[in-house]
Amino acid sequence: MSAGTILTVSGLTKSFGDGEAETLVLKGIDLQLAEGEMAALLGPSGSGKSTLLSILGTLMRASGGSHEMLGTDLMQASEAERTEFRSKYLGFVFQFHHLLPDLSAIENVMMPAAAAAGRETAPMRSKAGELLDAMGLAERRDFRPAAMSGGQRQRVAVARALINDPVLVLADEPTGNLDRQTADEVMALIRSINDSLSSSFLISTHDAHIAAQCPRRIELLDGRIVHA
Ligand SMILES: Nc1ncnc2c1ncn2[C@@H]1O[C@H](COP(=O)(O)OP(=O)(O)OP(=O)(O)O)[C@@H](O)[C@H]1O
Repeated sequence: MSAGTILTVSGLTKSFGDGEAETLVLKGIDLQLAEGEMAALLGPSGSGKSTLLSILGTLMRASGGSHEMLGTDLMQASEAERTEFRSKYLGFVFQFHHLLPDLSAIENVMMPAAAAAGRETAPMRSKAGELLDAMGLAERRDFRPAAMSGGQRQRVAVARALINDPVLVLADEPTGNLDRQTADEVMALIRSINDSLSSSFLISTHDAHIAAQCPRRIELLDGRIVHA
């Protein structure tokens, strides 16, 4: 695992609203992430974690500062370039799994790859199967989300985030909807996947116990990084 820098943001700001209603939510974020790194983004409710993840995920544009990843200036990039960048290099896991209810586990995992290629292929299916195996779900490949537990669904969502070999996976409270034991199991699987792949993970949480399972902890307080 090389320690090359994949992401650099500096002086990053984000405000919502105009004029008197303008609120500055991110107040100048300086941050670098390295290849293969697993970091928790920790902070109280309202500190700006989801806003920062949305910006790093190119789902939202920053108001100011610089945002560069893999040599691409994402502040200057067009919407089309940002969309292409997102599907090539980024993976997402959310608090609620967002799996498609009519698709089986393996079809859900394949979905981002099939959508990008315009069709399903045999290598995609076998890779999706391997990811489900790695997430301890070999026996659940053909189950639909409704037939799985919350922890199993979230593990399918992690496998889905990895199908396109993302350089960076952004996970917004991925265990926020799970009980402590199930959350620990999902975190342990993310840890082991992170050890075996070169993908980096940035995982937001307001739970110090979850953050303690990540080798690096980045703390956000009121729109500023207070520890990185
Ligand atoms: N679209 C928006 N318009 C206006 N204000 C917003 C918008 N999105 C977020 N905010 C404000 O930005 C601040 C940070 O919100 P954000 O969701 O990033 O925090 P968070 O740390 O992820 O919180 P939580 O842990 O509760 O999810 C909050 O005060 C929120 O009200």
